[in-house]
Amino acid sequence: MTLSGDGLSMGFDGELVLEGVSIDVDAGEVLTVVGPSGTGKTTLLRLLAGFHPPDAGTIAWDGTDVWALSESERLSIRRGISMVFQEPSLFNATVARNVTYGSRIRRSWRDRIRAQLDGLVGDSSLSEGARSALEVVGLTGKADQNALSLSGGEGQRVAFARAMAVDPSVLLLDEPTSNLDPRNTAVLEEAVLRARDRGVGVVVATHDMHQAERISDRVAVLLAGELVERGPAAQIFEEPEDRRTKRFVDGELMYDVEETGERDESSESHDAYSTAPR
Ligand SMILES: Nc1ncnc2c1ncn2[C@@H]1O[C@H](COP(=O)(O)OP(=O)(O)OP(=O)(O)O)[C@@H](O)[C@H]1O
Repeated sequence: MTLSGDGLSMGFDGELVLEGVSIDVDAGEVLTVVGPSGTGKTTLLRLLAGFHPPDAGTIAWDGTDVWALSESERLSIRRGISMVFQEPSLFNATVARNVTYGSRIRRSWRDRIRAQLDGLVGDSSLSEGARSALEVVGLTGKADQNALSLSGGEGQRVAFARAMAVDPSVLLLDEPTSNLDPRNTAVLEEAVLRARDRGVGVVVATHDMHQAERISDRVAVLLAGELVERGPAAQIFEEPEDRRTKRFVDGELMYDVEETGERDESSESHDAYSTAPR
């Protein structure tokens, strides 16, 4: 399985947000898309998820252009892709129901009726996939608790479990740990690595280079809607080819930047950068 975007451009209200971005993720790897806030990471993930077509470029699943397919063919591809948003958007229901939600709506009517009947005779509605997803994020003990009563970090862990419970081939995570404490962050990062080890292709959008360094197999650096460099984690962190990558790795580029013509160490004007913390 390979999910790829080739030459992706996207704009809103006449403003170009992504320009000519090419990216791909394979089964069993973690690709992080790193870049400052507002640089187009969410937009890129939404295109990869197939929510809407790009203005230019193609999204392909194993080489097949998904927007050239019929709606039902595209839907069957989208079933293999799970996305976790920056805000977990949980329902006013138990953790168990939240985690099984995705699998329930993907089931056939016959299976849904059978599950309802199982529920009537007291069988737990937590499927094997949902149970194992909750176990991965360490929340099995909270299955019967209302999801809205959880802490922010636990809520993100439930959202992750819900995305994993449908057994996706690709998992897209948008800033999964922003605003989380170190313990919740560590649980989610471990869960990402376990998903990868189970053969899932994981794309993580993050502005946190330390996180990228901990979990990435490969890294794509997105600055001002342009993919300035991509490569194995060791290259990006130790021997970046692009000067902008080095500055971002070094924590100097915290905001979105507009800059041109790089790979040149001689023009060291810093005026174009914002170096203030977020
Ligand atoms: N539906 C939309 N309509 C109008 N503008 C949009 C839309 N979606 C994104 N944008 C704009 O595109 C730019 C990039 O946004 P995007 O959310 O992709 O960035 P990001 O890198 O994910 O940032 P953050 O990490 O802060 O979420 C922003 O200027 C945003 O306002």
